[in-house]
Amino acid sequence: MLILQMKQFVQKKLYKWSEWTLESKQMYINGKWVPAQSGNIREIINPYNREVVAIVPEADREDVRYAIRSARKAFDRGEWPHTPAADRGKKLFQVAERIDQNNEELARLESLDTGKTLVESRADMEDIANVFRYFAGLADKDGGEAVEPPIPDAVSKVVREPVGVCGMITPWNYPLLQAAWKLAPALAAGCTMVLKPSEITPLTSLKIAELMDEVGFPDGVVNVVTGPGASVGAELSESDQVDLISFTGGIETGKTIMRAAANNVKKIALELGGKNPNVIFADSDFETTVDYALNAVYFHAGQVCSAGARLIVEESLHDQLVEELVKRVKRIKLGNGFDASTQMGPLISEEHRAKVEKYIEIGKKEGARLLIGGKRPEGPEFEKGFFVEPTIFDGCDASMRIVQEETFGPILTIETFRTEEEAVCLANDSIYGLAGAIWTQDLSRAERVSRQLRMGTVWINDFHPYFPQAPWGGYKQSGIGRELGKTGLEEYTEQKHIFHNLNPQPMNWFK
Ligand SMILES: NC(=O)c1ccc[n+]([C@@H]2O[C@H](COP(=O)([O-])OP(=O)(O)OC[C@H]3O[C@@H](n4cnc5c(N)ncnc54)[C@H](O)[C@@H]3O)[C@@H](O)[C@H]2O)c1
Ligand SMILES: C[N+](C)(C)CC=O
Repeated sequence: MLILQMKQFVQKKLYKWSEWTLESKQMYINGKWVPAQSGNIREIINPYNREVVAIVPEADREDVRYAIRSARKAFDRGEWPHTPAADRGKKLFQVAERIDQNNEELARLESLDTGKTLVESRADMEDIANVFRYFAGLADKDGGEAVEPPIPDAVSKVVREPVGVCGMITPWNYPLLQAAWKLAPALAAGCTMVLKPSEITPLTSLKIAELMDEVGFPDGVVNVVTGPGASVGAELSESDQVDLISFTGGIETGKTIMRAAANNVKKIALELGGKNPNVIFADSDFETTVDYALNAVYFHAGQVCSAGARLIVEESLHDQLVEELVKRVKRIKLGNGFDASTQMGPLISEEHRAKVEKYIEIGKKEGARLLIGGKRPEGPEFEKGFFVEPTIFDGCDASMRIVQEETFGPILTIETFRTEEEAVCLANDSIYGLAGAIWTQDLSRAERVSRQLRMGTVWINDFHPYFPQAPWGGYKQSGIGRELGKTGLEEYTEQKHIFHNLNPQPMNWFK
């Protein structure tokens, strides 16, 4: 990505997309819109056609330190942590309203930034508003808990308090949604924060800062700093002024952040990758299963942490299922996310496409049978975008890298099983444990297998649903902690036990 020097960084109109005019934004620190102190900027491009859609500040460690100091001051000396929880909830309801009112603009920004279809982005914005509403409602529901002390004349209670200054680092595939999963509970809990969106998709994070600014949070409570992981993200993870780091992204970055966080024993929440099994028994409803198997893996061009990239099918159903999948994959329409007929957009970047293509080569070398796809689509419409065709590899086994590693692209691998036990073994044979699905009409088998799968979410006869009321997160190397649900709020709190002696008397221990 091109980084330009521009000492006098000013807001300027840059780009028109279907009569949609974008203005480039500065970043949001201590309640003000500011450029990077260095004056550095970055061009943000549309992965469909490589056009520059915005210019944003390219922050460095100095800018983050300023943001952290602002968040620290707002936490240590500001009113937000002590604002009644019900009032914090009201503010979050107002943010949800603003998101609803700006749904279309936010969705368009997200699609411009990521290449995902507008339909997907609109759905994301609805989800995001609901996340704010959920945590708004939850903000004042935990008034603490009375504990029965084993000591006479005393009362004992356990209360929750905000954890402090939170560093939030988010990925490019669901830029605003992943930010919302952190911002909403952290605000509900009374924390202050510095959000660092992915450097290649910062637009909706900047837009939500604008909406929050309109709603009016005290200066320094919410800060959004745009810049690269190696400096801005690293500073957040290393800083001894940050109490918690909440990260969503790749496993290797997660390990780096974990090591950096050890510096001051900060709390960490990690939402990492997945290589998610989609287990299909022969008694499943064929039509629904095929339909969902495609959506599971090719939604957002496979750039989903919970993508159903490992199809594990009962041997007796294999041929029929594979034939139907190939037939339908041929019909998937690739293109511009802004076209209503587009079903799959481009990958996020040249670099990421190269990674996905490398995996296709690895799959071929490993001896997997390439049934369809495996290359770039042809035609003038696809010349500039980072497209790869939806791809299916059959004849796969657990020893292959394309089965074990997260390709984060439109690649489906197919393995077969004969027994329920074998299906469970294959599904669990992964360093990851984020999510997975089982398809069967045998209800007792569905219940049994769902309990044997070592992953944070198991879908039975479905794929992909997630919503604010249920926790989200991974077993094994898919992460630490949970977002959403009640646990998603608790992550941003510390528990405190307060013991009150109602009848203090001399103890005379050292008399
Ligand atoms: N579990 C989940 O809920 C979930 C959700 C979405 C995405 N993901 C995962 O995210 C990954 C894709 O996203 P990505 O490519 O943006 O991931 P990534 O790890 O490359 O980057 C994620 C974020 O970390 C920052 N970063 C990079 N290096 C850093 C460093 N040294 N210190 C601090 N921050 C640093 C990046 O700038 C970015 O903001 C996939 O593995 C996907 O599975 C997981
Ligand atoms: C968590 N989720 C499914 C919204 C996005 C994963 O990439």
